[in-house]
Amino acid sequence: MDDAITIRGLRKAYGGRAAVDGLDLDIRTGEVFALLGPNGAGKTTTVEIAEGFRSRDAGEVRVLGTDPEGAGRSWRNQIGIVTQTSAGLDLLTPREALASTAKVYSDPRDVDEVIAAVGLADKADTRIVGLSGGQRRRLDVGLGIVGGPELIFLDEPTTGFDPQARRDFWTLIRALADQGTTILLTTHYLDEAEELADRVGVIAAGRLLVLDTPAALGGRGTSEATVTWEEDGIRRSMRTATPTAEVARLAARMPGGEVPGLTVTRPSLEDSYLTLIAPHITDDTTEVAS
Ligand SMILES: Nc1ncnc2c1ncn2[C@@H]1O[C@H](COP(=O)(O)OP(=O)(O)OP(=O)(O)O)[C@@H](O)[C@H]1O
Repeated sequence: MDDAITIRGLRKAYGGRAAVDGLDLDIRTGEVFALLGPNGAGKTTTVEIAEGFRSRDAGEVRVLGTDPEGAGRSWRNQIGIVTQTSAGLDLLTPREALASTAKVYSDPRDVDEVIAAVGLADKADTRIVGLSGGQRRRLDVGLGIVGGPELIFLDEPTTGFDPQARRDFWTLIRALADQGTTILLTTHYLDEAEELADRVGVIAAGRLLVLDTPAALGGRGTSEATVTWEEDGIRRSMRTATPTAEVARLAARMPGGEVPGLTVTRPSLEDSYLTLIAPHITDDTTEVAS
C-alpha cells in the first residue's frame, strides 16, 4: 500500500531563516506516527504544509497521493484535523456543532457515536461556552473525526487534559487506529508517544534526526540496564548489559530466592529523546519537554 504521507526535501524559511531545512519523512498507511522535537523544531510548519494550510519553498509532499497545496474538497474530506475548532462555536451545543460539521462530508460518522466516543454524552446538549477546557478539546477531537477521515492530524491533542481524560483520549485514538485510520500526532508528552505511536520521528532545526519505534529510539532497547535491590539494609545498584543473568545471580543468593526492592530499568523514551536533541538546543528551543 502507498504511504499515507511522503515528504522529500521539504524546505520552508521565514524571513530568510530556515524553519524546515530539507526534511524527508514517510508515514505509512494505518500507523500512528508521533512527531517529536523541541519548541521551534519545525513540527507545526511541517504538519501545516501537509494539511495544505501553508505553502512550501521547495520539496515534494504527497498526502493520500495528492499534493496538499491547492488540493480540492474531495481530498480535504479524507483528512481530519484536530485543532481548537470549537473556539468561536460558543452558542452551539456539541451535538449541533458536530451535526453541522458532519453535513459538510459525503460519508460522515454517526453524530451520537462520535459524542459517545469522545465521552461527551453528558454534555451533548450543553452550550459549548459552558464546557471545561478538557471537554472542549474532546469536542475538538469529535469535530476532527466526524467526517470519517482516513488520516487524522493531531497537534498536541492532550494539552490541558486531566490524567483520566488523557487515558480516555488514548483509548479513543487506539480505537481509531484499530479501525485503520492513519494518525500523525505531534506531542511534547513522551509518555503519550510511547503509549500511542508505532513509530516516532524526532526533528530538530527543521531536519529529521532519527526515526524509530519508541522502544528502540536512540538504542534504548539494547542499552545497559540499571539493576537496583536492597541487601543488608543498603540500597545497591549496578549497570549491566546482562540484567537477566544478574537478577538470576542475585536471586540465587537471597533467602527464598526473592530479591528485596528489585527494579530493572533502561533509559526512558524521555532520556533517549533528551540525549538525541541536546546538541540541537539553541536559544529558540529552550523548552524541550513538558
Ligand atoms: N508564521 C511564521 N512566521 C515567522 N516565523 C515562523 C512562523 N511560523 C513558525 N516560524 C518559525 O519557524 C520555526 C519553526 O516553528 P514551528 O512552529 O514549525 O515549530 P514547532 O516545532 O511546531 O514548535 P512548538 O513545539 O513550539 O510548537 C520557529 O523558529 C518559528 O519561530
